[in-house]
Amino acid sequence: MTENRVVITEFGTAAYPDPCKNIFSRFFTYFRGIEVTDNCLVNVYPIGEDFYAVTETNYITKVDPDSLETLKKVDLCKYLSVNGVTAHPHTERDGTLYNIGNCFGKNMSLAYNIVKIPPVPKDKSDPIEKSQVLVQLPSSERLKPSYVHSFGMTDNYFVFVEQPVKINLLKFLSAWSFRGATYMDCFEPNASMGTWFHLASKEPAGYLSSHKFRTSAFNLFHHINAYEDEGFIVVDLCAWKGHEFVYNYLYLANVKEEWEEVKKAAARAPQPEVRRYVLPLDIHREDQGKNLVSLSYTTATAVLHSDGTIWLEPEVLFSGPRQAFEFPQINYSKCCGKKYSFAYGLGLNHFIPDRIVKLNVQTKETWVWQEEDSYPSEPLFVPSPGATEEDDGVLLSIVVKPGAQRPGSLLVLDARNLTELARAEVNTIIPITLHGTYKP
Ligand SMILES: CCCCCCCCCCCCCCCC(=O)OC/C=C(C)/C=C/C=C(C)/C=C/C1=C(C)CCCC1(C)C
Ligand SMILES: [Fe+2]
Repeated sequence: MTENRVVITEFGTAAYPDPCKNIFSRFFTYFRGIEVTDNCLVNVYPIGEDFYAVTETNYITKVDPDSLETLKKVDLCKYLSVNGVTAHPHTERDGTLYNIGNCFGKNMSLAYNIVKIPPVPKDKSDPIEKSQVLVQLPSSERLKPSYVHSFGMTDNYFVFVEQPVKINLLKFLSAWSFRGATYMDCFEPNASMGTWFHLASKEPAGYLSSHKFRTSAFNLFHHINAYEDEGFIVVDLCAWKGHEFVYNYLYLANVKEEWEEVKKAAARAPQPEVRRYVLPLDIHREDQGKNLVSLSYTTATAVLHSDGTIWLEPEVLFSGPRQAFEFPQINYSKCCGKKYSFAYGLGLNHFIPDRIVKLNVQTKETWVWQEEDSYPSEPLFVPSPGATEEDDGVLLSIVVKPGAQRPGSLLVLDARNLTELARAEVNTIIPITLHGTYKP
């Protein structure tokens, strides 16, 4: 506001150069370092006893959960070799937190680093100071890491899906910030690689380099859950078919159009599907050409090829024309990394969030909450105190109802059948939200 211009480049918006600087001083400002955004609009999660609002860069913002005051900006690069981490970490019961991020190393070496932040130490010092890189996973392409938005975690393994949406590092380092390019301008599809699944063990931590899982191209933002069962790793996720980047369809212009235009644009975009992939852990050369998946309850397959790769075909758990089940949530404290039944998600109709959906991932049964002219957001599952059933709890969702007298509300649904239990309305517009956390 003071500068009267956009000063920091955001995901799809380029900063305006400082008009007071000539081309030479702009050049030197650039080489002093790219100013990376700290715009923490994507998620809020706890690290130890603190709460952080985050985006996907190296900057995370510590906030006071009571007053919502900004407490400090933390630069993860001071503690870890990463250029950013996802807004979707995993947390164990004891508070240990894991995340994954791109690492542009020395000599242009590229990797994905899985990082670990331990629980609060006995001396109550900041656990971030004790963070470490646990495992390094290689990139399928030199100079082009894939965009990573989330990852899977079972009791003993990490699952990383390397998608065909690539970040062109040369573009990133040369064009970005200097010539008015945005993060979005640095993405490009890889039309030939398909999608690669990587596994890493937790304890001892290590990359399982001989397990080369491949499947056809899809975009991936959100894992739903992953678990181990009878020597297999089951991975449930929200896929968008094809290698073209889904974010290309999320420009403001796409939603400003008439509904018929919105539908036409969505028809061209990658199509959504909830999928189950099954990764065998035990692989023997003599099983070449056979389906290695012997789990009784899934049609997902994994076939070993002569080059040592394992080709995966998924089981579809949910699909509908331009109807996405996205922003998935589960009963995390009970089911993360475990065999489970229920996923809750935001229903996107041609990219417009208009429903909350519950999906039984075992039977494929669905339940829906929907209200006219209402736009809900990610449904957070909060278990009932002392609950024993997986779906005994409530779903919390922020609902935007434009034009209503009270256009914003917090909706509370019974997670068993998606009936409304309560809503708290406010007299102001709340922008639609991406992700969040329930703090008791
Ligand atoms: C309730 C909203 C409904 C909207 C409907 C949209 C449909 C969505 C369909 C797909 C699901 C996608 C969900 C993802 C949403 C989300 O979280 O988006 C926000 C993400 C942001 C703002 C990410 C910012 C990331 C940045 C700035 C990363 C920067 C970097 C790189 C790109 C390369 C490596 C370096 C660095 C600096 C980390
Ligand atoms: Fe996300």
